[in-house]
Amino acid sequence: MNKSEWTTIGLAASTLVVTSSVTLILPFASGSVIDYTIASGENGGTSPLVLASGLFALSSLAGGGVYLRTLWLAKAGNRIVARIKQRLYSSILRKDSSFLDRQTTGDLLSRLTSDAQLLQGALTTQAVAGMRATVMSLGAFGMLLYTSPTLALVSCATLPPIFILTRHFSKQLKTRQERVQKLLGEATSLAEQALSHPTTVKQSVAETYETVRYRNGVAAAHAESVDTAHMQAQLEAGSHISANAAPLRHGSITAGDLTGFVMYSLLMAGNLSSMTSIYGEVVRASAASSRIFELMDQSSNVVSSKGHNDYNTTVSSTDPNTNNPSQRAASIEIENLSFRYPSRPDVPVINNLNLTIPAGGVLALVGASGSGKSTIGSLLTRLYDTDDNNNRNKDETESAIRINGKCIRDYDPQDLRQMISVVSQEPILFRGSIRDNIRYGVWDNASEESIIEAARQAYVMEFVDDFPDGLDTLVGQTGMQLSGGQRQRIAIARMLANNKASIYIMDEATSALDAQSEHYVQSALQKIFTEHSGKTIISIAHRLSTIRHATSIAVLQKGKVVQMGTFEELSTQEGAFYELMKTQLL
Ligand SMILES: Nc1ncnc2c1ncn2[C@@H]1O[C@H](COP(=O)(O)OP(=O)(O)OP(=O)(O)O)[C@@H](O)[C@H]1O
Repeated sequence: MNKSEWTTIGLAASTLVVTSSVTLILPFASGSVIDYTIASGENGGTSPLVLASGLFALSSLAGGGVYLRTLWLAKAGNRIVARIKQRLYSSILRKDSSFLDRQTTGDLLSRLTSDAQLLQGALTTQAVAGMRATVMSLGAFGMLLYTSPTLALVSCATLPPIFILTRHFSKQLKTRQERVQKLLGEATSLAEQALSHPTTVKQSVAETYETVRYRNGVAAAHAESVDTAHMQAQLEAGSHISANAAPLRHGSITAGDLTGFVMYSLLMAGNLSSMTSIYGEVVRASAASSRIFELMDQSSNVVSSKGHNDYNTTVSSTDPNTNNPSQRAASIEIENLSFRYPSRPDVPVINNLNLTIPAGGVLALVGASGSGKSTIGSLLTRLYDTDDNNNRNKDETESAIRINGKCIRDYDPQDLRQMISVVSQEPILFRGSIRDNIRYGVWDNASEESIIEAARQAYVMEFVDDFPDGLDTLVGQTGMQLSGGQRQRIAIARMLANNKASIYIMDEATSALDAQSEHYVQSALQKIFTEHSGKTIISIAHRLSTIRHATSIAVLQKGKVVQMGTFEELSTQEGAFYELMKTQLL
């Protein structure tokens, strides 16, 4: 990931030649000044005036070097981290739903922000400091050898304790830092949850409860962080004491050399001790990077039979079924389908289900809450593959979902999802204009006319015309707040704008819409049912008015189709549909 930055990093490293040389000359120059003074300028040393002028010129050069090194390393480090963040974000978005079900948004966000931040610190500030400290320690040691080889070798005795200390602490430091990051993720998760639903928090008068929960989460993370800092402080203090023991030794050398020697010893000690501190930071960053790369390296389970997974697929495909899907109405066959969510492997959600929808058919899927209606939509779009479930019973027969006679596993996941347009139960609007939300996912092939036409058919224009900015009105968290019915109509328009789709799945809102919205949503749905003959429609229906317009109705009970027929047939027979009508639909 940092290959393209090697030149910049190399250039930054090269500046150390200048900056470190200047710093390393200082003690030598001081020694010369002392010898010059003791000898009253007769036998040795260099005139302080000459030295001062020379050093000033060199310091200016070194200043330039410091400037360039800091700048170049910061640029390279920031670019690397930006790349890591972008890759991580992309890989999170492409993860399987079964994987994402097990993650908290806060933890994922924390990896994307605070973990990445730690890594950024290591790759920028710490990288500069580390390079400098290494060169300076080596340089100072070289100068020590030059000044007094015997004393220099005695000074080396300080190194083993530093290495032992570092080894002792680094592993524990990494484990603890991983814990800190995990706890921070949990705290972020709590905050994310409450901040995403401020209205519910307020109406439940849960501000104090949420504050205390968050405070406890943060306190736990901070307590662990202080423990980590304590450990790092012990490491730094230990190495500082060891390193500074060097100047205590002395031998028979001139006063000037002794001063130089002591200064080089201090220089080496200071740099060795700062290397330990940098090392501590790098260990903390390495804990953060483990969390980042662990997430990035996890591969996706939803793999198409073409052999590449979700992450690598491109939108284009040579498959005639997927290249021009809208030209064909799609038939759907579901055979012996059984499914349990990977997060709840003991609970069968779909139970040996069979269902056939002819191309262009309109099927209303009805059933009690939790009977598995929405799950069918998730399986059709391959958010989950049935094999995700390791606890499948041996006696369960091979299941298949086929679209146009072809198993959905043989479609590329992205091609498949483009063939199926979904309106979910709780439509989500993203930050942006209403227009952006209608063409979400079909940016390349949605013309202005098709957007307006979709908005018109979904009765979006009825309320948008009252907004001063029309379709350009901003919505989402900070934009115009829309009603449930208005959001639903935008979601329906989004579905209609996708001209590649040959299947529509509409998960009807269970929550009550106001009378006007209800009227418009129903009118839009009716129009879709009757006018969109090119599409196969699955309507997960909760309202009688929607069900009436379907060509057939499937009644689901505990993940099984228990009744199937037209509205006329089912409403006159005793059975599950009749019961459902009595208890829920009417
Ligand atoms: N991501 C998930 N992980 C684990 N279990 C889930 C998941 N989504 C749904 N379930 C469970 O699967 C069962 C069927 O849920 P599903 O959403 O398909 O029902 P539904 O018929 O659409 O209900 P409703 O009419 O209330 O929307 C429920 O018991 C639900 O708790």
